[in-house]
Amino acid sequence: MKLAENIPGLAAPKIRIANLTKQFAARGGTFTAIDNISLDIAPGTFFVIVGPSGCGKTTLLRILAELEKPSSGTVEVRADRPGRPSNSMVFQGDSIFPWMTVWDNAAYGLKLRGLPEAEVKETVGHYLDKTGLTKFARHYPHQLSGGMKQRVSIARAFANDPEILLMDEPFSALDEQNKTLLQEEVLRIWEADKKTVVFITHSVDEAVTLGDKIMVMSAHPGNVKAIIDVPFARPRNVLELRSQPAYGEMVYNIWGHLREEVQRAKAQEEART
Ligand SMILES: Nc1ncnc2c1ncn2[C@@H]1O[C@H](COP(=O)(O)OP(=O)(O)OP(=O)(O)O)[C@@H](O)[C@H]1O
Repeated sequence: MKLAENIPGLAAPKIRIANLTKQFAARGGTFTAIDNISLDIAPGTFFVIVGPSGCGKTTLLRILAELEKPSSGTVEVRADRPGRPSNSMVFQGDSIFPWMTVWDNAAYGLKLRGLPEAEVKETVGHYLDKTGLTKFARHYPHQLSGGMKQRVSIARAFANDPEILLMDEPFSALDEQNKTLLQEEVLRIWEADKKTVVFITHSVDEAVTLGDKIMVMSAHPGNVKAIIDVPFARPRNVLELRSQPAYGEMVYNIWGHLREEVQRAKAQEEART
């Protein structure tokens, strides 16, 4: 995927989605999961997507990851440095190789690209340190808790140094304490290298805590209901941020956009059953 010609004088977006529609074959016809979305995401944005269940969030992310093809329209990611992977993805639950150590999991993408051993060592060492995994470098996934496995996944994704980072509900299976710790860690790592991130969550709190921009999607067929700027300064401290009245107002505001769509999705589901 290459981004179209830059328009002189305008900052080029990192991601450009134009008239994107995705349909799946369904009994007796087609099912429209994404309906004509157009959207630019600026470089270095932490872009969060929230929306009711089934509105097409994962489908959109899978198209960005080149795991699905659009039915029509285009998705372009601007490549800034040749040789880097276009994207890395972090999923909910286990997405690391069970037969590899923590170190080998984190080093996987770099080794695949044939980077010099010293560079692999330095990069992997850096991200294992940032995710608190240095002591566990020789452990295997079965020896780790769920939170630690997600840390490995995050270390691997950042170490891989992709053009964009795609995260699909990476913390949803974790308990509240682990979730907060990992949100803080991701913020710390992200604030240091400001990679463009597209992050899906069901949690409005998580969206406001992490995001620069929050896109609320409409219920099926998936479209853009609203895009909201999150004005909080960085670096952010998760607990401090959540104690501010402005934070509560923001969460309330996002819920205002989301509530109707969640109700619509629920009605659609009930009509189907
Ligand atoms: N491969 C597929 N074939 C047919 N339908 C699909 C396929 N993948 C997704 N869908 C449908 O497209 C719609 C959007 O799915 P998607 O997983 O993108 O939603 P979502 O917003 O991520 O949902 P959730 O929040 O529940 O994870 C759903 O109705 C789903 O059943």
